[in-house]
Amino acid sequence: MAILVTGGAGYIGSHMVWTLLDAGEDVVVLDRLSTGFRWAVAPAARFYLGDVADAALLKTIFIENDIEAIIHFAGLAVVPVSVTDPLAYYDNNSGKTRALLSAAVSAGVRHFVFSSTAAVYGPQKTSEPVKEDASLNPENPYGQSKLMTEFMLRDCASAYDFNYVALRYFNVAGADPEGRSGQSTAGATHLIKVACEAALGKRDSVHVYGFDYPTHDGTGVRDYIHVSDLTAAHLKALQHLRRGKGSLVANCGYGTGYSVLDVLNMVTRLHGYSFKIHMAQRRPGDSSSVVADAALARRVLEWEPRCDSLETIVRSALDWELFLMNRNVEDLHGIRRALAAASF
Ligand SMILES: NC(=O)c1ccc[n+]([C@@H]2O[C@H](COP(=O)([O-])OP(=O)(O)OC[C@H]3O[C@@H](n4cnc5c(N)ncnc54)[C@H](O)[C@@H]3O)[C@@H](O)[C@H]2O)c1
Ligand SMILES: O=c1ccn([C@@H]2O[C@H](COP(=O)(O)OP(=O)(O)O[C@H]3O[C@H](CO)[C@H](O)[C@H](O)[C@H]3O)[C@@H](O)[C@H]2O)c(=O)[nH]1
Repeated sequence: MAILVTGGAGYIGSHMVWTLLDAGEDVVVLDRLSTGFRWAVAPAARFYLGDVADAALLKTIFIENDIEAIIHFAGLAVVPVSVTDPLAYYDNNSGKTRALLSAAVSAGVRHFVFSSTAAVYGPQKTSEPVKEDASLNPENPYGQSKLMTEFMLRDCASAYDFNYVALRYFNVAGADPEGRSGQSTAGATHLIKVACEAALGKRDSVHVYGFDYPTHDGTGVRDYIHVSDLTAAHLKALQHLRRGKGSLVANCGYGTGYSVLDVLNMVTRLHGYSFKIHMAQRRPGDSSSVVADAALARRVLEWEPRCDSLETIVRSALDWELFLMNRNVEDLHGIRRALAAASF
């Protein structure tokens, strides 16, 4: 049986495809290539170009492949854009996921793993790491659009022969330690990617959005998680569902917060060159501090992170950025083919 990975040409999805293939799984990818890249999909995965809400295409995928589970990454993920264009987020992250769920339930697909987010929590009363039972009060339409999907999943699990794991990711960064994938998004907005691009001279400078937050140095604090640890958690989630252990909502983070300045200092220290920094106004929709309590995932999924240091994350992100700078896409195709021949 095969695993359908939606958004498998994107940053996290492309790493997931490698993790599944490494584990001996049969993988099918569905992606419309709005932010992802065809070359980012490991050659051993079967690729379908299209939208997750395309009922006819989904029917074809379910007929041509024996889909056991769906890991759903396809979505939009930029907090400030969700504030200026909320309907795009409710459409793609909530409405289109509803269409995918409808097709999955009709086709009898029983397992579903979903990319949720720490943005479902919103501001908390304490600065403690946030647990899954904390109040849910998203500060931006992005978090709200993901929370709506969590509600759909909960209701589907109680109505149909269907179960799910929703993983609430904190800030995902870094690249595959074997160099097979990394974050390649054009015009990226995520801090570690932006800082690595600046360090390598691809950008002039980095803006620090907000320097008056109630944090140790006034800049926003986040819990950065390495993408490979995150995809390992998804594999554990899949095994959890296969063993019939029921639906679950769990945080994925390390429980350690780093400020924007901590991140910029790490990038400078590892790369050896500094870059210009501009102190700027707060970004709309941003929280002051978001740090995970991930005890549940560790206990229930038996998830054991292996890359949990900011240095490891930034080093791998810098390595990938250097790789992208020194190669063109045609080279990447060739490297993919060579890797595929060596690995399978
Ligand atoms: N990056 C993070 O820090 C983070 C944190 C929490 C949650 N997430 C969630 O994880 C998922 C993946 O994020 P990412 O950082 O890899 O983003 P990404 O933009 O790199 O990947 C998303 C992929 O989905 C595809 N896609 C989008 N809408 C689609 C649709 N309607 N049909 C088919 N394909 C579609 C895009 O082409 C892209 O390849 C998203 O759902 C995001 O909300 C990301
Ligand atoms: O150029 C930049 C980019 C970001 N930041 C700051 O760096 C921190 C992290 O911002 P990112 O844009 O890297 O990530 P977000 O925290 O906005 O959002 C990410 O993490 C969230 C959970 O915390 C969600 O999961 C979401 O999907 C994902 O994009 C924030 O304080 C932001 O203001 C800057 O100062 N300058």
